[in-house]
Amino acid sequence: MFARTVLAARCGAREEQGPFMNGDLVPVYDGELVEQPKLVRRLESRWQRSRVIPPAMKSRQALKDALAWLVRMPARFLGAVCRGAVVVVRAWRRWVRVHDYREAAEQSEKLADKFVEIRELTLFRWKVTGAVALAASAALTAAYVLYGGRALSLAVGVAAVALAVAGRRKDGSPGRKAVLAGPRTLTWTMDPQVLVDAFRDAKLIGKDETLRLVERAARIGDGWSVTVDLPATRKAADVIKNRDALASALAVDEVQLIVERVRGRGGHAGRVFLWVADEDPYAGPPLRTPLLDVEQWDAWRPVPFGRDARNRRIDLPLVWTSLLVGAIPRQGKTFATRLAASGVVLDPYARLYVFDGKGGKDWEAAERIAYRFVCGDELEHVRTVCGYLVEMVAEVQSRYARMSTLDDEVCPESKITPTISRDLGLGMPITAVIIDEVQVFLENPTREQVGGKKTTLGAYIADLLTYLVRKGPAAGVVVILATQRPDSNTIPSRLRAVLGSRFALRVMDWRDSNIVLGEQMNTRGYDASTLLPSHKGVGILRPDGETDAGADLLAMTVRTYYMPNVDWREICARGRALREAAGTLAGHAVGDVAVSAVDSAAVVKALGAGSRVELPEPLASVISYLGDELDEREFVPTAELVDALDVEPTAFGREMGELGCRPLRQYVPDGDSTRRVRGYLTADLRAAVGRMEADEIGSVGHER
Ligand SMILES: Nc1ncnc2c1ncn2[C@@H]1O[C@H](COP(=O)(O)OP(=O)(O)OP(=O)(O)O)[C@@H](O)[C@H]1O
Repeated sequence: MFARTVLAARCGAREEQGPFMNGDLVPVYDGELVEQPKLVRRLESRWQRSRVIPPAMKSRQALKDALAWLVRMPARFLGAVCRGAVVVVRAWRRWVRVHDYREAAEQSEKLADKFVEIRELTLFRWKVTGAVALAASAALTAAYVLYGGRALSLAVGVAAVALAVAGRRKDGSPGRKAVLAGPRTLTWTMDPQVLVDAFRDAKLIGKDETLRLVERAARIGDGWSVTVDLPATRKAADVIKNRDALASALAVDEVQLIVERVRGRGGHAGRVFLWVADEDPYAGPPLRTPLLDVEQWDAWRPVPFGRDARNRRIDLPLVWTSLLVGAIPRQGKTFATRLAASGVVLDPYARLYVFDGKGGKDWEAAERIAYRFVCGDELEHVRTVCGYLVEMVAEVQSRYARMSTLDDEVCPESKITPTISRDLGLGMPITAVIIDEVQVFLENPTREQVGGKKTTLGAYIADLLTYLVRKGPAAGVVVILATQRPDSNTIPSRLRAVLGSRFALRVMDWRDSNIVLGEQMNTRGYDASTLLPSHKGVGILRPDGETDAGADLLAMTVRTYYMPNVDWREICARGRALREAAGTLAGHAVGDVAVSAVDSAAVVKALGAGSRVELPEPLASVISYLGDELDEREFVPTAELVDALDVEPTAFGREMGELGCRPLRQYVPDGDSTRRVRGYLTADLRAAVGRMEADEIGSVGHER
């Protein structure tokens, strides 16, 4: 059946070798018989011998490739034409919408001014487009009439080739940019240009500005970090403020992006440290408090409070300061407050006043170690708390009086020292006044007569607490307040202004966040209302002093350690055992609940000194003019004060400056727009009053 048969190996390369060429029978591996027609063999041999054909084309693979290229050619051509069409349409769209001009106007914030010009240019370009389209159609019709269908085919062919050239696959061709695959989250670690683009997209630097890489992207903990210098005059504080925009530009959740200003040596106002966590740094199993592993603690040491996003331990200093914890319910407020308290619980020389306005089980375990303990929200509880606070104010006065009699070696500066606080003979232990759900006590409306003046029980408690927060720290008294209603009516500004450390877990809105963290903190990038509900125990800490994350850090997001009831009970039991061993268990813990006799007139006098302080002019007039608005408004223009008080502007400004009130410029509403005017922040005015009150109370305390 076969004229001639060849046993050919399946492998083409072997067929080309000697014995196969002369038509001998050669065994192959699977013994398949294949006929090789004469004509093919002859063509093949001519092809191989030809001198015209380049050697590269003589291999079978090259032939196959060429054939494949020819087969794919129409599809590739069509693809290139389509891409070319997209490129051309895009370019035309940019042109007709005057895109470049519009962008330049937006960049220089003159879009509104240039709007008419842009609109006219757009219209003109639409007209040009219409005219060109009409001319082209007319030309094509004329060509068709004169030369028939071939002219049209030629025109279509030329257009297709032109489009295919525009849309050919080549790096850098218009309309397409080489993009790295995968999330942008990581591309910036490989290509700093991506980071620069992200800063530009987030409007943190201008279109023509760039970043200077101080340190290349490096792996730190479970994330990537980079340090960059912003262009001159750009501020790191603005990057912190607009962290959300940068997170969006980098395509990461904002909880994953940590932005810090690099300060001190090697840092400056335009140097930014960025750290992008691989995943949500606040997810994962709760963290156990390290205090469970210690037998005893020194209340003077900052207490382990939690970890920041980079897993750095954050310790909270308590002595010399006070703490306000605020959050909506069920976010971990009580847990955080108990963490702060546990440092004091584990110090046998420290004393605890625990007042729980919620009346639940949360603080039950503290009853067995507390010197004073109240749990409940009835009137009797509020009265008892008030009584104990009066006792505490008297105690602070007495401590100042006693410290002034101590010799300089023991008490060098009328301030408590670790030695004084542990000397049982002196009786001045570190005392933590812890009040959970403090609003229960502060909002009590029961009418009271205090020092001949009509007031409410709540307002009296606020006065007592303000005194303790202001005067207590130097005498070893630490006030820790927790509230689920951090609004200005609940915690009066005079009390808030003096609370040193703040911790805000999730709150309802930025106003509540500012009430806990301090005025304008949201504009600096710290807003506790943006925390996630699932992040229980995560809050923004504004410490009153140094932390491991840095002395200059204004605030930081911290995930507090998790200390459930069982651990809290264990810590309290340990605290009791320590006190029993040291002989310091006293007060409520041993059944002594009687309030010590105090000179209430002296207490009232000390408190009254603050509210009756005579303010110097012109501050006194400003305060009296503002009245309640002092707490309600944020800013008051100088012109308004000058008008209302009928004073000479230059002298007014100078005298206010001497009292520590410096004016600044702020935008105020003016009809439908805003206007930038000089004026005073009411926070500065309140602070000035606070300073004067503190000086006055201080002098009363010392007189005693
Ligand atoms: N650090 C933490 N880690 C994980 N979960 C926590 C943490 N802190 C608190 N939680 C969870 O949050 C829940 C609420 O905590 P907590 O009782 O402290 O809230 P709260 O704000 O005091 O609520 P309320 O205002 O109702 O008293 C706890 O039961 C606990 O499961």
